[in-house]
Amino acid sequence: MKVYNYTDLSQSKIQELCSRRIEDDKLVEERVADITKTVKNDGDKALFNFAKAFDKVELEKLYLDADELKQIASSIPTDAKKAIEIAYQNIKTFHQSQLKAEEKIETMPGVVCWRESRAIEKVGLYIPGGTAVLPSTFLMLATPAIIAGCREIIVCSPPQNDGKTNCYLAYCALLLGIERIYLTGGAQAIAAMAFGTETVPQVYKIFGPGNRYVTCAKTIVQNKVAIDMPAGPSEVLVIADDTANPSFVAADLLAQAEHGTDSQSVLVATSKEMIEKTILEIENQLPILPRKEIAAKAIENSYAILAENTGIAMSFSNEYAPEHLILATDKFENLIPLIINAGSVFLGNLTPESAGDYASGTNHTLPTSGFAKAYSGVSTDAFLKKITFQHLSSKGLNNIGTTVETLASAEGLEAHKNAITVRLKTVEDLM
Ligand SMILES: NC(=O)c1ccc[n+]([C@@H]2O[C@H](COP(=O)([O-])OP(=O)(O)OC[C@H]3O[C@@H](n4cnc5c(N)ncnc54)[C@H](O)[C@@H]3O)[C@@H](O)[C@H]2O)c1
Ligand SMILES: N[C@H](CO)Cc1c[nH]c[nH+]1
Ligand SMILES: [Zn+2]
Repeated sequence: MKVYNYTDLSQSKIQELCSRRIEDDKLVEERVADITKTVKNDGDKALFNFAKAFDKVELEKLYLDADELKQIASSIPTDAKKAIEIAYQNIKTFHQSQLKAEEKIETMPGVVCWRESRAIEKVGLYIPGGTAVLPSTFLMLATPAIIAGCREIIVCSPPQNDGKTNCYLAYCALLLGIERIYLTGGAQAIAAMAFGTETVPQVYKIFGPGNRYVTCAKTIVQNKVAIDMPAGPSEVLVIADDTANPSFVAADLLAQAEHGTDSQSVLVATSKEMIEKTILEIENQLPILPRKEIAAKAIENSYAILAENTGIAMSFSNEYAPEHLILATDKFENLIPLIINAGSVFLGNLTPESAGDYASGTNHTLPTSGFAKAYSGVSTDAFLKKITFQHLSSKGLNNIGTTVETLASAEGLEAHKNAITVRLKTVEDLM
């Protein structure tokens, strides 16, 4: 892990440290463009071929139905079943609390405006399953989709070696009442949901995280479907002061590093000692991790910054706009108002990011690559559209009429003006 002193960093070096570009990004873009085009043209045939090429499995069919899911789910260990149920309840409670009816507002006497929510009818959920199958993502995406009332929920996840999925994902399907999982992953799954194939239905909005192929595909198909956000390789930025525990900080950095070699784990600390102790702790904890090679590579690509104080640390963090921000300090309260860009924030020394990844209730599908500057993470709202309504009474028409007529004339749009004028005449005749 490279270490920088913030005071030595030029503006261009800060930009470079905040950039998530990787050398072969162009190559990934070209490959993904090719995959999406092939799926658009060849449909199911392409999905079978890509499963063979990338997932090393010859599929007989492209989905698991309710009976097959039930059978696979039956082997789930009791403790895992219980943990999934508790996580599901917390996620449900938090996402249900986001449903709020809005007030009707009278902007002028007789002019009433309001918004109503309607669920997006057809949504596609992508559940990662390349280096690790993520049932937690299934809960994070399907729970708000169900709460919002989405009518058709399509779920895609890469097939595993046996041409199926694992018992955890299958159990989530049972719990959530999802009756089918499509066995397709990567860019091809995103293209399938965007264009539709003989087997995979086309949807209106695609949700879910994934590796660079998945994320790139989501950005490519955006002219055809809506997407939640670019939610690519995981990242965390930890701000640590002298109240932080280096062992906890190291554990949090490694947690995101084990997702993939292209994950980023950034430490911004207010003392040299904290950085040194954390690096030592990383060296201690790394060897016992089953995914140590992956985590080691991600840590190697990450860095630590020595900042004069937490205020400066926070300004770097706002520029970096991390997916996850951990404030490893007892004095987090004063820092909260300074946070401008972050996907999800973890406060204090006893709040590990893993809690949010799995079970506290917040959503773990979050913007990466600096997109936290403009996007929010997945929420119940993301599965809803807000439709505006308005009603004008005769009093309302009289009150607003001249304003609209004048503005329409100013824009040279006389037909717009006339839509008011013809009505005003009727209202005046009645009065
Ligand atoms: N931002 C978030 O909210 C969030 C949440 C959870 C996970 N994640 C990230 O999701 C990612 C999951 O990645 P994963 O790889 O384990 O699973 P994945 O399901 O995203 O990708 C697996 C698929 O990638 C495709 N693929 C792999 N190598 C390829 C290649 N060389 N060419 C073309 N396609 C290829 C294959 O089709 C494979 O099925 C991780 O990077 C993790 O950090 C992000
Ligand atoms: N940290 C991931 C989001 O970047 C979510 C996750 C799922 N499982 C474990 N972690
Ligand atoms: Zn994680």
